[in-house]
Amino acid sequence: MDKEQLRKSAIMSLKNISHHDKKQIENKLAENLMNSTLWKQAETIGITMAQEFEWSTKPIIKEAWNNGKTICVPKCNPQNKQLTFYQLQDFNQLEIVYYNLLEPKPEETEEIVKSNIDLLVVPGIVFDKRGFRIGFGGGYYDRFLTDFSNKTVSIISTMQLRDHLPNDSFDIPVNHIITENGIVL
Ligand SMILES: Nc1nc2c(c(=O)[nH]1)N(C=O)[C@@H](CNc1ccc(C(=O)N[C@@H](CCC(=O)O)C(=O)O)cc1)CN2
Ligand SMILES: Nc1ncnc2c1ncn2[C@@H]1O[C@H](COP(=O)(O)OP(=O)(O)OP(=O)(O)O)[C@@H](O)[C@H]1O
Repeated sequence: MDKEQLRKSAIMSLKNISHHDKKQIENKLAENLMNSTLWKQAETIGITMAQEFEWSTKPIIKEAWNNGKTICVPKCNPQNKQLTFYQLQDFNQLEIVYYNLLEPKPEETEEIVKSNIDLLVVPGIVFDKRGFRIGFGGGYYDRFLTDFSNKTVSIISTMQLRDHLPNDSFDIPVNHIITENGIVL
């Protein structure tokens, strides 16, 4: 299958998970992330606001705030496909501008530069065991990761994990993968 087919079929499966199963998996994902040394060692964490069939990130963000960590979330620039991260201190600092994505309001938040993000939680639809990923196809994270030198992790269900995905020259794998069953990379 090519990337587009892999993306489509995985999105279908994710949309078909029952509310009950989704909650259960989300609880395990958050628990496994928070028990990891990756999490414990990170002061500043970059993470997206999950939408629809993505795994909820709100409990993770709240827990980070409770632990005194700094959370920053991305804003897309559709012209150049670049991401800029802003510190989120309250869910009221979010707005929907396009793509139906919740993004930070730049006039109410401070920019956090790339080198200050200790741990970047990278979203995606399908992954392989080497950490290669297929996202929504914007190439936003592929571009962002070209000069990102700190740690990256993706939090996914085992149903999103494949042995081997086709990868392009610009694809940059994530360093770590955490599933409901624990750390697999
Ligand atoms: N929750 C969440 N936020 C995220 C991401 C994500 O995967 N999840 N991203 C991960 O990278 C970035 C946004 N990624 C995007 C990737 C592709 C398109 C895109 O191709 N949009 C179509 C229009 C889609 C539509 O309106 O239906 C387009 O531009 O033609 C949009 C956003 C940043 N924020
Ligand atoms: N470093 C880069 N520089 C320029 N263009 C890039 C770069 N990385 C990816 N692209 C372009 O972005 C497009 C989308 O890439 P890809 O299908 O891998 O996105 P994705 O990983 O699914 O999306 P995302 O990173 O937004 O989650 C590709 O057509 C590719 O040409």
